[in-house]
Amino acid sequence: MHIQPMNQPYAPLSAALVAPVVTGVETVILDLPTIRPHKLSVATMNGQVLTLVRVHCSDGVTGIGECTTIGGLAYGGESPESMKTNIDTWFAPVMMGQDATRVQALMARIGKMVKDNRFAKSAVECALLDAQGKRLGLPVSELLGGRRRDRLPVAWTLASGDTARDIAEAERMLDLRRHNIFKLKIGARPLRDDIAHVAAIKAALGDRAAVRVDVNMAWSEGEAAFGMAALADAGCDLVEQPVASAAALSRLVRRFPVALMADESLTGPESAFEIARVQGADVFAVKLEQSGGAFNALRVAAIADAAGIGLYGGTMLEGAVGTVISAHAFATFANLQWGTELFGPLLLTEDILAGPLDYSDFELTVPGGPGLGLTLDEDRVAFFARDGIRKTISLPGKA
Ligand SMILES: O=C(O)C[C@H]1C=CC(=O)O1
Ligand SMILES: [Mn+2]
Repeated sequence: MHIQPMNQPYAPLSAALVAPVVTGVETVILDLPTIRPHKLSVATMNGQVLTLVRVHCSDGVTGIGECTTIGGLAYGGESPESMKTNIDTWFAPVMMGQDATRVQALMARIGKMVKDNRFAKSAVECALLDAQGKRLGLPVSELLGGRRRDRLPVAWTLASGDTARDIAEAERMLDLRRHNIFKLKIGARPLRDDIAHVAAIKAALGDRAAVRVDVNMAWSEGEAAFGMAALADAGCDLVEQPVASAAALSRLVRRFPVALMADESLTGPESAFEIARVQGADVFAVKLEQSGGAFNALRVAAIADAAGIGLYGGTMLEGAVGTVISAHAFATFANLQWGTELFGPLLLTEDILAGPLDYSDFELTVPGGPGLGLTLDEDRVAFFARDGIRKTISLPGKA
């Protein structure tokens, strides 16, 4: 039995045995312009809003995370402002004082108190993983089971709304050797106009590039049947979420010589299991935010692998932080047959990192440093913060 001497405080446990705890959770909203209007069937984006999360820990380590939406509330149930409010008001109290090294346990604790809010959860989990990686000196990909690849193919989305401009943009990307896979956003215009648009772009690019489309659920099932046949004829190799319902997807799959990918229907392991159960898609667009975080994204990937469904690394048009946690997760996937679309930071006119990401030879390099392997440029974060110093001074943009 341990007897404490009289009049002496209890001896503290050795520092190594005391787990660091969460001491603070900070959020900030950043407003960043896009290089051009980005036109989807659900919204036209002229800028992107990043909700940045910092988790401070008692060992002096701070982790960063990020969540974004597309077109405010146009894509789903969370907005940048709701994510900030919910993290500040409901996540932070649940996290304070908790062991920061037990990321999955802490996320389970949050899950008991916070239903839904997958995007916000993914940002908080990212910050915890970044902190834990920094603490252990390991890249996040190693915490997620181990990296299988250092470089990821990256598609680019052509979404200016204008065929000639999209062709010119694709040619420039090919010349730069930045992208040779192009995803076209369609569904806003009459179906035949969209098909003509895709066919013209594929004809211009030929075998130099893969051309895919994302309809963002805009078509009826009948339109999708007509559209998929015509897109296959035009040389398109992948059709993403042409219709809203998973049941309709499962009726369309394998009827046409073009692969069908689920995106909006995929909201984490449960929906992944359901789609896999009915073999309702050829490919899953795995997104960390849609999945509710990196661990859930790995579960979605495991379900796809078990069901023989192909994998694609999707994006919610995140900035650098959200893009890089996704890159760490996708780097661990056993299969990534369709590459990724982790181009989000390239759609923004501004960087918020101290050093740029490496996009070269049609691929993105997954950073190799501890945690996410990123350092924020705090001056730029302060500048672009919604209530930040941008209102009073001007800062040169990136070249
Ligand atoms: O896939 C989506 O629906 C959203 C996103 C991904 C790329 C892009 O341009 O928009
Ligand atoms: Mn999509």
